[in-house]
Amino acid sequence: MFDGKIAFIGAGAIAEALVAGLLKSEFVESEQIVVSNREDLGRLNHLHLNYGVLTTTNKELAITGANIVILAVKPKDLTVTIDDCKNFLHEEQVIVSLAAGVSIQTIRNLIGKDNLNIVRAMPTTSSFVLKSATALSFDHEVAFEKAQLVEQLFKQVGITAKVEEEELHAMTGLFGSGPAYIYYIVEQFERAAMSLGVHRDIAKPFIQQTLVGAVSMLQETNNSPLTLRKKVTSPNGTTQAGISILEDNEVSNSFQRCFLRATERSEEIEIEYKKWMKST
Ligand SMILES: NC(=O)C1=CN([C@@H]2O[C@H](COP(=O)(O)OP(=O)(O)OC[C@H]3O[C@@H](n4cnc5c(N)ncnc54)[C@H](OP(=O)(O)O)[C@@H]3O)[C@@H](O)[C@H]2O)C=CC1
Ligand SMILES: O=C(O)[C@@H]1CCC=N1
Repeated sequence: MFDGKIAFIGAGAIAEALVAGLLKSEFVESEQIVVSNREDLGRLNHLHLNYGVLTTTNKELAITGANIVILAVKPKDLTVTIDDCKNFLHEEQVIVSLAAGVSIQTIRNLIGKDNLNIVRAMPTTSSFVLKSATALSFDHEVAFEKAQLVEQLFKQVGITAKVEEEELHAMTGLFGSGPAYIYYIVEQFERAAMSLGVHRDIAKPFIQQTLVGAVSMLQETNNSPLTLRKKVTSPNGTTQAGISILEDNEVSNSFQRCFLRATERSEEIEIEYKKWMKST
């Protein structure tokens, strides 16, 4: 149990997932969380009604007294957001940026103060159900107890790994975006089930059980995914026939290109920011 205050700047998808997860885990109570955004009062109302958290569009109010400030805005909005927040940020706090691709150095430059505790985190929306896989990268200046606090916070909503900052690009492309790739596959199952005449009421639990069953097999047996796949695949059977279509269409390569492109996009955001910082 944490007895301080957490401020979220940004009230979107990832902020809600973290709020929900942190409350579910009982790491904090709702009155210890304040969520702030730019203008969408309907969104703040939704968060207040559903989670009981405090909400405001006033950044000074949100940040004052907060021990942890979580920057949960899109990379493109980070500059303006930090500009609005920087007067209220100080070395007693720990500042956690969730923004893909934006480096600690850039955040430090934008805030323009010394001795700040800046951390980058790349959680997933599965924080909502305490199943995030969160990559964390710490600035060398972060005080030991503040680093521990941030790690403890993200451990409440899933598993964590500390990585070097340059590794965050790949962690973002693979795992920050990861749930979306899985949902994409589920969408394909749903489309096929519908066109093949499987009733929606049956398809939905069967798709979910297929996923859960496969994940449990990976977790509970010591078998590799290849071994497990081979166990499903009878010679000249249905699975082999299906997989042959994926191979003919180079789906394996498409997946590799997808992960690489997502990773590159994170790298591009970093470069775009650095160029922009130099030009101002
Ligand atoms: N979604 C995900 O799965 C993950 C996202 N991230 C990162 O988290 C960040 C947020 O993503 P996500 O939640 O998906 O984005 P959303 O678009 O869902 O939410 C963005 C939020 O930022 C707010 N915002 C924008 N500008 C400002 C501002 N100047 N001051 C205060 N609030 C502002 C918006 O408020 P308003 O509506 O009022 O403009 C909105 O509440 C991104 O940087 C992303 O890279 C990291 C890991 C996973
Ligand atoms: O799509 C994005 O850029 C963010 C980062 C990881 C997940 N969502």
